[in-house]
Amino acid sequence: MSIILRLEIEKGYTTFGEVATAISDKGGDIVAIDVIKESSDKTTRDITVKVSSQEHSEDIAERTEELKGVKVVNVSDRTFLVHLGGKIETKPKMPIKNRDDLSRVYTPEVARVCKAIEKDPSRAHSLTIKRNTVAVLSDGSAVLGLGNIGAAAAMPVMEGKAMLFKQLAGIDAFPVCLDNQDTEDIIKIAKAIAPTYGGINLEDISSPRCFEIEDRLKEELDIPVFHDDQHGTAVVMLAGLLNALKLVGKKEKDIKAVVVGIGAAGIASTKMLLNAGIQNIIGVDREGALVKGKEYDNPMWNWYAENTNPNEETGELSEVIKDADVFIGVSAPNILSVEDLKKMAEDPIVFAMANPDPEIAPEKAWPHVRVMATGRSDYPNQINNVLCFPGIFRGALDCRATHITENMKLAASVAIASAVKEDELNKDYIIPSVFNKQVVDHVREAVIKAAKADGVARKDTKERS
Ligand SMILES: NC(=O)C1=CN([C@@H]2O[C@H](COP(=O)(O)OP(=O)(O)OC[C@H]3O[C@@H](n4cnc5c(N)ncnc54)[C@H](O)[C@@H]3O)[C@@H](O)[C@H]2O)C=CC1
Ligand SMILES: CC(=O)C(=O)O
Ligand SMILES: [Mg+2]
Repeated sequence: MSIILRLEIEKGYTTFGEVATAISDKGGDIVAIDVIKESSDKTTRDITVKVSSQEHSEDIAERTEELKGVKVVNVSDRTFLVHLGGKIETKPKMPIKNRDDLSRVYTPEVARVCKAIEKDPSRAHSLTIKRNTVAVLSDGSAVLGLGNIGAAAAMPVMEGKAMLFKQLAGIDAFPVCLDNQDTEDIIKIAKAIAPTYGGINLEDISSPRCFEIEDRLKEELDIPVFHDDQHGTAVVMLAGLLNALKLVGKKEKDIKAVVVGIGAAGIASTKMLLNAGIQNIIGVDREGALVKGKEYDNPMWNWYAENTNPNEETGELSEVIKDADVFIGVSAPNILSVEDLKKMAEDPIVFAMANPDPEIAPEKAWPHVRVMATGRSDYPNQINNVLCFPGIFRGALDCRATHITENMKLAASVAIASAVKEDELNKDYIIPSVFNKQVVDHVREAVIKAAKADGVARKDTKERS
């Protein structure tokens, strides 16, 4: 994290050089210095410093204030600063300059448009924001890896997703955080708000409720409903894995993969791995490996146990990780140890995707693995659903798809993977960057093609924009 220290320094006591030395002696990394105010006896400066934690920041502020003539006016956390007042806004597409404009965008003229939609509801797509608008709907029950933190606390993540929809794919997305975690209520509310939107991106709803909510909404609505934590994650994970396997020269059918965290992301990822031809997959949750013959409370786990773990391996992660070629983590921080990595097969591939803190820190894993990826923005190989949801919805909205099918997801995976060219592929570049502008276009195009082939496209949009 980085902080901004606003310091008032009385001239004649301490030099700026001494302040900088004090900060770096405490392990702070100065990345910017701004002069805010200068007078004959005082200078006020904002010093941006990279720190490792809240405590580290307090330690640096304390040390700085010990210097003679130095006053810490304020310590601001840059992350909190970008959240002040929220991160998104709505903006009219045209100004309302006079009464004539007013009577057309609003009453009385707007009534004619309302009646046109009443007569032909499909005109909502052309006469309202619907065709370019997605609800980012959450109940705050499984926010990143933070758990059930509720609707209000989920907002910063959902606003972030909305920003990414807009910046990467031009889609107007709105956070819709519900103070209600009842499955039937969520389904009812989502159906009730659906007329406003061209699609619904379900986000951070815990399993197993997320499966029923998504399945029912898919069945009962005619706009695409996509649970990002399941499918967005699975699509990007598979894209990364296809490239990583190419790099280490292993074939899907020959490998052993261990998936940890058999929730929303883990189950969807496993389904995609199975579809990609990976046969030996072992799912591990808090109680160890899921295995046939055991009766689980979670119905999805019964499905999981039936369809995976062909060799019926049992035990903890530290046991079943033996000889695994691939580790996929969508569970909790720091559950994978260096000892576990040492038991894996040659050229291990580790995708530690729990957010914000991965199953193992890259610094610990790097010496023992061939390919290391996390969900984070600050390390190489970011396997994060942000590579999928903007492009998949761009494609689905543009061809006015009724659903997002398995083929559309697979097409998105292949499109993401192929954004890394053969001669670029290396251990630190198995997945394109979020800022690679080609990704959204390629995913859009592939998704429209697959939607047409699957008969779910309602509009004959050109595949290439
Ligand atoms: N990189 C990415 O794009 C994404 C990462 N994630 C991350 O994956 C994690 C799970 O997300 P969801 O599937 O949405 O949550 P979820 O709540 O549906 O599933 C989490 C599962 O992990 C299991 N788990 C928790 N602690 C565990 C442990 N110590 N050992 C084994 N299993 C454990 C839980 O029992 C649960 O079954 C979160 O950290 C989330 O941030 C999720 C979606 C996308
Ligand atoms: C990236 C994301 O959606 C998550 O960690 O929940
Ligand atoms: Mg999520």
